[in-house]
Amino acid sequence: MRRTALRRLTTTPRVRKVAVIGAGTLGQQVSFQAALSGFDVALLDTTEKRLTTAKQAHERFARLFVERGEKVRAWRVPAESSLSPQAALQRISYTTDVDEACGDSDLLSENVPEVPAVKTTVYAELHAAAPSHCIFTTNSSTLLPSDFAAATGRPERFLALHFANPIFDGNIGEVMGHASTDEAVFEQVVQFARDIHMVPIRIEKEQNGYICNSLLVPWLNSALWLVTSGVASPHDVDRTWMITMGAPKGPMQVIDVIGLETVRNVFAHWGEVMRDDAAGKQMLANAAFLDAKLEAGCAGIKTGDPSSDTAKGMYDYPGPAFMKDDFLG
Ligand SMILES: NC(=O)c1ccc[n+]([C@@H]2O[C@H](COP(=O)([O-])OP(=O)(O)OC[C@H]3O[C@@H](n4cnc5c(N)ncnc54)[C@H](O)[C@@H]3O)[C@@H](O)[C@H]2O)c1
Repeated sequence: MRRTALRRLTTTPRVRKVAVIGAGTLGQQVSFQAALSGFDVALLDTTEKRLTTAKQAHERFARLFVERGEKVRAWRVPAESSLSPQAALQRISYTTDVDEACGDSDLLSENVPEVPAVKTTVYAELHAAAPSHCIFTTNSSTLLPSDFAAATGRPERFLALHFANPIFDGNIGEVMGHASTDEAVFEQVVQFARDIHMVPIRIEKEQNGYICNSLLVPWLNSALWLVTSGVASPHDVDRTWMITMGAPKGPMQVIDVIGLETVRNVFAHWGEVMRDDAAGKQMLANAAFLDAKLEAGCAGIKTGDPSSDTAKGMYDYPGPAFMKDDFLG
């Protein structure tokens, strides 16, 4: 077994070109971080508008790097590796063409919505376009690689590399395979995580939500349920958590950072799966609440910057209540 894995490792090309599939909240960050770390990156989405938004996000990340790079975990690296945000911007290409994005890629990071049917369809397209050696990774928050292994057409080269948001500060890379993932491919993705300045976290057996979201999702579900069931206001839920735990953020702020649509997708899917359990019922109620918020134009802070964003979410931006001096009393 070990010998097979090593033999395969020697026939696996080094990762040079990375394709990032989906240019939303996470795809924007993963593509920038990979380019900053020296990889050539192609970013794929379905419309030019989405790609333009992603390009603007990349330019903002490059400015942030200059303004506060020293304080950001994934950017605070030894001087000799001198990361250049301007060089990173040059290394990213933007496309709506799946062949152009994947044709010469060695590794791809899938960042499309947390909806199983969407991911399944995307994998078939990607498999047709990508070379056979290309490693497929998913950044799914809560779904299992084994659920999509067949759809990728290359189960042994498919696994999860999951990031936290924002990946620059919360720089972990949770690496999780499924029963047929090649051991050498797993190790190659652990190394890739290191190469893009993430701290690799090995998930030893398949788990919906890895470590990070196994903790985060029930917390968000309980917190939002207090709001949707009328127990307390979003501000008071956050204040209670922040004051009692000494935490920098409350759960409603975290929902705005993740984006309401992604949180809604997680609750809608797992609410259906767990509909007979108390937690599942809460998830379905929370998903319906978030649907109404989304319909009212509250998507959360897509820029990741609460001081400059003009969005609405669980809070109104700019100048959200939690940034005011009297928020914690
Ligand atoms: N938001 C977070 O905090 C977070 C954190 C970690 C992981 N994730 C996971 O990352 C994935 C993406 O989440 P997100 O929050 O970035 O979502 P998002 O809605 O912000 O972005 C998804 C993007 O995928 C694009 N897309 C849809 N179909 C596509 C296709 N066929 N080809 C190319 N692009 C396509 C959409 O146009 C959109 O731009 C999900 O699986 C989510 O669970 C999210």
